[in-house]
Amino acid sequence: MLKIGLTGGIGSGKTTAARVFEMLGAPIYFADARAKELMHTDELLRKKIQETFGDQIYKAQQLDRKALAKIVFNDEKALEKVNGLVHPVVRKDFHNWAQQQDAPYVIEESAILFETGLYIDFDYLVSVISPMEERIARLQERDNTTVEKIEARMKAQVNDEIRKEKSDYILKNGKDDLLLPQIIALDKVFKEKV
Ligand SMILES: CC(C)(COP(=O)(O)OP(=O)(O)OC[C@H]1O[C@@H](n2cnc3c(N)ncnc32)[C@H](O)[C@@H]1O)[C@@H](O)C(=O)NCCC(=O)NCCS
Ligand SMILES: Nc1ncnc2c1ncn2[C@@H]1O[C@H](COP(=O)(O)OP(=O)(O)OP(=O)(O)O)[C@@H](O)[C@H]1O
Repeated sequence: MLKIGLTGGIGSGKTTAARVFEMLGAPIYFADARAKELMHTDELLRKKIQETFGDQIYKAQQLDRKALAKIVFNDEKALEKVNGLVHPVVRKDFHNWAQQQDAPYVIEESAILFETGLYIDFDYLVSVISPMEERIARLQERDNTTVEKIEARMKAQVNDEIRKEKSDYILKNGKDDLLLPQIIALDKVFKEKV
């Protein structure tokens, strides 16, 4: 079974692309979403996050995501710490999940593969690329957030030039591009490789 890493900068449309692969039958591991879950359900991880960022980072048993985002996207060292706690747990969880799948290929959708060296875990890497202005406009609409907050996250991610260099395949997701035919073609490529 092939393991595919599907990534893209914030707001590029990687979750949207992953949903299309899912419609074609590919099992998808949504790493951001699963990380959120594990930060609640994995007792040891939770304890380590509390030890590192203080007990108040969980309020009424819920992670204060806004507070944590404010810390980690404004302080590189803090981001490294949270990544160092969360990512090993997600890696293990992904491999357990992948073993249970029965399909020609599985996909991990994750915002950060190149930033953390995770890309070595995959047979092929796919990046979703969209124009910066469109990403910002989509995020402002989706999250009702500020350009400043979006840019703080972008700074924690590699730029599209590096993504293009390191990826095996690119999915273009600008307003004049059609994702569906690109994904149907890529699904065929992966199935032929098995
Ligand atoms: C800081 C947190 C609480 C903010 O939560 P929030 O609900 O606002 O964002 P969410 O998790 O949905 O992520 C939204 C987007 O932010 C960006 N982002 C999230 N984590 C990171 C990171 N570690 N590095 C760079 N960008 C990131 C991505 O583009 C992602 O798609 C959360 O992102 C977090 O815990 N991040 C660290 C753990 C992690 O790396 N998770 C994701 C990959 S496994
Ligand atoms: N081609 C497109 N045209 C218009 N809107 C789009 C397009 N692709 C994605 N969107 C919208 O843009 C927003 C961001 O897309 P999506 O959530 O898939 O991105 P993402 O890369 O997973 O973002 P994040 O890094 O925040 O998780 C969503 O509201 C989505 O519906």
